[in-house]
Amino acid sequence: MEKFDIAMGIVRVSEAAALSCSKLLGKGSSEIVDKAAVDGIRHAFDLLPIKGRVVIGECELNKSSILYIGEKVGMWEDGQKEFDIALDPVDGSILVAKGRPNAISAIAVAEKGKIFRSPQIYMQKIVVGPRGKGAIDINKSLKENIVSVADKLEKDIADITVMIQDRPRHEKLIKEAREIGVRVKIFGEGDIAAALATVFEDTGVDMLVGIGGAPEGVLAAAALKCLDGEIQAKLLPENERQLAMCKRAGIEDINKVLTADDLIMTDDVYFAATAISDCDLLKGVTYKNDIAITHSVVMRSSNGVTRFVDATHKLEKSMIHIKDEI
Ligand SMILES: O=P(O)(O)OC[C@H]1O[C@](O)(COP(=O)(O)O)[C@@H](O)[C@@H]1O
Repeated sequence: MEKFDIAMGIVRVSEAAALSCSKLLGKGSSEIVDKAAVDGIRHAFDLLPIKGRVVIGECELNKSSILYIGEKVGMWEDGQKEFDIALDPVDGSILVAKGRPNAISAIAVAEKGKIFRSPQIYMQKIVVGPRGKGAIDINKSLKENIVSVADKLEKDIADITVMIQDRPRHEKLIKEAREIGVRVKIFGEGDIAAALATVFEDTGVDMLVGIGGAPEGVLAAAALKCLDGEIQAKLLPENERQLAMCKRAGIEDINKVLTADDLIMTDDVYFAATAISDCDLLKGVTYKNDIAITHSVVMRSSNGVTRFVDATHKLEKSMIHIKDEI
């Protein structure tokens, strides 16, 4: 056990990010949503007795206004050990700006050196929950994967629900999924929330397939590791510069299939997420008179504990600045 409860500490960070930008729902600016969430995270970290360094953040540049890769977060007290911090203050800032569902804030924490320093490029992903584990192979066709997952879950193919992001690059995949006969849940943004949905049976989501951000894949891997789901992924560099970024991150063979163990290199990782707008797993932030209500999930792989945290925040006492205008 660390000096303080890391799980409860990081849930305060994801709550702060979600709360800070929650009043900007539907107000049109994704940039201001992002900035408000980053400010919320900074504030929460300033109060946490942790020695953290951002390894997945908002930007690779060293700018003081953002959570850049390499930035120190937390109180940095003497004698503490250092932790890697992976953050996505808002996965789906456009969703928040447009008032749409599926936006969450997410954070993962592990001992220094244990979180994959993912370049900010695309990644091909296939994700299933614990019951589907062992049934996927990223090198096989969508049909082969669906048949195998349906078999493992003892479900009819027509009852399998697959999440695919609404992107032109996925047109063929969506067409193929429809031809196979599965239910296709097409989401606009936010593939961390989509990956998270696969691990909780109550969501009705069985698989996530497609291409999304690599950093989001690492954050999803932390949750999958905690809950015994499975991710298989491949980095997709689009040019020489991105190829060099992969090499710097230690990936020599670009066709290497990355698993949760490659992305999170420890059996002790923490993950927390708070919904900003409603998603499959969690309800978004709501307001009632003088309180705000947040819904989060927080988990740790080493002890196998997952907690759902519903918090009410008395607005007059909240130290978080909730931005409410553009
Ligand atoms: O929008 P693109 O370029 O297709 O990238 C896909 C990525 O964008 C997102 O939908 C949203 O990401 P941000 O809101 O953090 O920008 C991710 O969940 C996904 O991995």
